Amino acid sequence: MSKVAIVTGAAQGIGLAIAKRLYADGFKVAVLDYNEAVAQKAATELGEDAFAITADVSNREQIITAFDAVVDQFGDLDVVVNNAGIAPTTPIDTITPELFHKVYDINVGGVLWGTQAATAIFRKLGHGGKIINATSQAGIVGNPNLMLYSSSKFAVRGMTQIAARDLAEEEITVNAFAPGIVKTPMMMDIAHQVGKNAGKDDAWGLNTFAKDIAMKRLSEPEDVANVVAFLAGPDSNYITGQTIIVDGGIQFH
Ligand SMILES: NC(=O)C1=CN([C@@H]2O[C@H](COP(=O)(O)OP(=O)(O)OC[C@H]3O[C@@H](n4cnc5c(N)ncnc54)[C@H](O)[C@@H]3O)[C@@H](O)[C@H]2O)C=CC1
Ligand SMILES: CC(=O)C(C)=O
Repeated sequence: MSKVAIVTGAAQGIGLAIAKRLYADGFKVAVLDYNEAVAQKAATELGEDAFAITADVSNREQIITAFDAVVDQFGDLDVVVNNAGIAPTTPIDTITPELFHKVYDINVGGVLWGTQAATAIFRKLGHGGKIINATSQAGIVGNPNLMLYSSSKFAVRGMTQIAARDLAEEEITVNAFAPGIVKTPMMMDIAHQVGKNAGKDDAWGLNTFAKDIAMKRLSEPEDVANVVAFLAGPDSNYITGQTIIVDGGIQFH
């Protein structure tokens, strides 16, 4: 029988690449996003064993309802990829309480509620499962201009370790992936903002991050999806609490 995966933030970028890869690997896939129209388009492109579900990962009730709807639709749940996130550029003196709460509610709250909802369902279904969280190379070493984002991704790494310890005896593994500089709308927006803040262009902004990549190329979303496919599949069954860095050689830990 096909396994079932939920991928959050799957309407575009890395999440879409993950959804496509898991679908190709034989999963039934729920494309969860708060952008309803784009999520719907993505699910339709995937095929008949995919469906779009609209929810904001920072809203606990919406996530519980959405995950339950996936089980109603597909009859099971095996893998949850907590991928959705936002990355505003935040020089320290520009940070407001509103922005602080927004970034932490989505990037940290989204992982927390996704972990909680997944765990409750795995228990109800009477089996284990895999929870896979999106952190970043910016969650390994602090990145300039990204106070809120980078620190929130440190938190995701911590939460991954804690949940792994707390859930191991229930055969639930919890791991994370840490991409580098990936060609997605998020990264292009950061490049634009960083360039603009310095009075330079987008290419300059991108290069402030890309110059440190040992492999000398930007990441495709599929580079990340390959690693998530490993974490979602049986070959990673004896791994938990780990963050796999997939950044072409930026951080060495
Ligand atoms: N692009 C990059 O270079 C890197 C990205 N990452 C992480 O990978 C993940 C995906 O990033 P990208 O694909 O680049 O971003 P993106 O901005 O291109 O796509 C993010 C998707 O998440 C959705 N989303 C955002 N907030 C949401 C919410 N509250 N509820 C539901 N859906 C929401 C958006 O609608 C969008 O479809 C993020 O967690 C990001 O922090 C990590 C390292 C590098
Ligand atoms: C967006 C991101 O995660 C970076 C720059 O590492």
